[in-house]
Amino acid sequence: MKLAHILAPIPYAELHGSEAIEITALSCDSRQIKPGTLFFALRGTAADGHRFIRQAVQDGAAAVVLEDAACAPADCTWIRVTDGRAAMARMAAAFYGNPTADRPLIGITGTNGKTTTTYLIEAILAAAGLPAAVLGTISYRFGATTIEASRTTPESTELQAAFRQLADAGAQAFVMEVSSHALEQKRADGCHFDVGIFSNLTRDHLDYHGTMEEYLHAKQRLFAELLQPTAAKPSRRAAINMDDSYGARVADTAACPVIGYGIDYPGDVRPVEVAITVNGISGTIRTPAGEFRFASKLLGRFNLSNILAAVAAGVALDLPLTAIKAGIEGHATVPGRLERVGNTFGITCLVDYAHTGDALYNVLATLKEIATGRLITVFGCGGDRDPGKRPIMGKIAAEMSDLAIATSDNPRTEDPLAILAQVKEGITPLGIREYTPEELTARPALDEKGFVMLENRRAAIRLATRLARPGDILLLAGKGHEDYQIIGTTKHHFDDREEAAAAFGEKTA
Ligand SMILES: CC(=O)N[C@H]1[C@@H](OP(=O)(O)OP(=O)(O)OC[C@H]2O[C@@H](n3ccc(=O)[nH]c3=O)[C@H](O)[C@@H]2O)O[C@H](CO)[C@@H](O)[C@@H]1O[C@H](C)C(=O)N[C@@H](C)C(=O)N[C@H](CCC(=O)O)C(=O)O
Ligand SMILES: Nc1ncnc2c1ncn2[C@@H]1O[C@H](COP(=O)(O)OP(=O)(O)OP(=O)(O)O)[C@@H](O)[C@H]1O
Repeated sequence: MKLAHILAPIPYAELHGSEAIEITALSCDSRQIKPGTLFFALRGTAADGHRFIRQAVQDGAAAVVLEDAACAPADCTWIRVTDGRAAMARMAAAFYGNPTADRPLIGITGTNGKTTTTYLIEAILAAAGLPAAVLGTISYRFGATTIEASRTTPESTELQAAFRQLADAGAQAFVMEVSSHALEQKRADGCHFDVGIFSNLTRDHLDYHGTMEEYLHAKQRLFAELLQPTAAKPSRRAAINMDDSYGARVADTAACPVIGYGIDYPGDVRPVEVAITVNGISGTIRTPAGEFRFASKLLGRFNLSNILAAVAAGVALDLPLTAIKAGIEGHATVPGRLERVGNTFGITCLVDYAHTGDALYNVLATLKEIATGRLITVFGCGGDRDPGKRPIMGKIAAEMSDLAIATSDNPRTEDPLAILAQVKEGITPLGIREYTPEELTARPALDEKGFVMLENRRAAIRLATRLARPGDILLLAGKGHEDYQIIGTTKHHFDDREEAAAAFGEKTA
């Protein structure tokens, strides 16, 4: 493609050389240059890309985009811009044929619930006859095409290339998670959003953003800057969770009309009556386009919030309520997020990737709200990772469960028993009874609240399924959709879902 074509959408300050040269690839990394590449020299936190211009040109870069003309190469076409990252995002969109300009694009940002909400919206769009690609933490995928996710929201060149590939595979719409890092670094600036969703904001990523205000500010960019009406997309909408304490501040900055949603906030999209039980969520949702009844298999109050977000997005796109309802009711669970493992014993067995104290607390609090029987939790803490969280997770699991079984979760090069000893440090002060696996195997009817230490994860899952009774909830926490256990430096195949299914196969009563 001619450089002139890629340059057309951006206001640049200076061009030296020829616009007629052919560009065959884009990159901001001098280590990835092949002949014909347009190299973007970006200023980073660890390095300044301007230092690598000479190397990029030597390796065959056809042209360079830079901010500092003092670093311009003498023997190569260069373009000076005021903001390299913003320019790169727009030029990447042009290079890949602007895949989001003529297809609906829904972006969701927030600390929690992004992945789940993208899956719900995918189901709604499918029911409306718009097969959609989904881009986020798990993968970038459409039908049989799956691109491994390097990050939740990748660099703009990678993002636009993924859009192109997924559109060519047949995607008629896109649903994507938009991380705060991406918004700050303008990775999504070449995206033509139709709907932007704000789910919530809680303390996270402050190592990068510094303060909550800066973190909020990054999120606000999606609404204040990337949802401004354009000729291609004149009627953009924001869907904002007004239950969240930051919701109103995000709504205030939106450059387009806002649809407010909330469980408690009396907004445009809200439940008028709802039941949240161990079987799922059901009730009636009111929207500006009318009301509908629904029943979802998703569990817990936070998933009602995710459902409302997806409904608000459907309403923002003017989709029929029948499609919105069908999408929510037909939606399969998100891999590894409170994913059910079927069984014939009346036990609610759930696999969830909660592997931090906060996540474990949230999942257990949600499950306690809906539990009618006992709550049995299998959990562990990774080796070669923050040891500080081990006693914290032990305390949370033991305190909030009727029976907590501490086991291994990627011990890596550490001694699994030493990790368990640190987990136990958080449990011992609670004065909760410790059982041995043998004791529980011999007397499965033991009912007193307690905990067990059992290093072998397979044995821990087998013990838990054997002890669980009809009406109990069994949570297998930590791995979620991961299908491995890292012991030493070897990755062994291990999938909690497969293990639980096999264990139920052996259970007799
Ligand atoms: C913290 C962060 O987001 N950093 C991103 C940032 O890095 P940086 O500013 O430190 O870059 P740098 O290392 O200083 O280099 C500056 C420039 O010189 C280039 N360079 C560098 C060395 C060299 O030899 N040649 C060369 O050309 C680099 O490619 C870069 O363009 O710019 C780089 C290039 O665009 C990104 O690759 C890098 O993402 C890193 C890999 C990353 O891990 N980011 C994570 C934290 C992230 O984005 N996470 C979010 C959120 C996930 C969540 O919600 O949990 C995500 O969307 O995944
Ligand atoms: N709306 C919500 N509010 C609070 N917590 C939530 C919400 N939705 C999901 N969660 C919790 O966060 C976990 C992760 O959910 P999900 O993957 O949908 O979020 P995410 O924003 O994509 O996070 P990540 O990028 O870490 O995957 C869930 O297992 C659940 O415990």
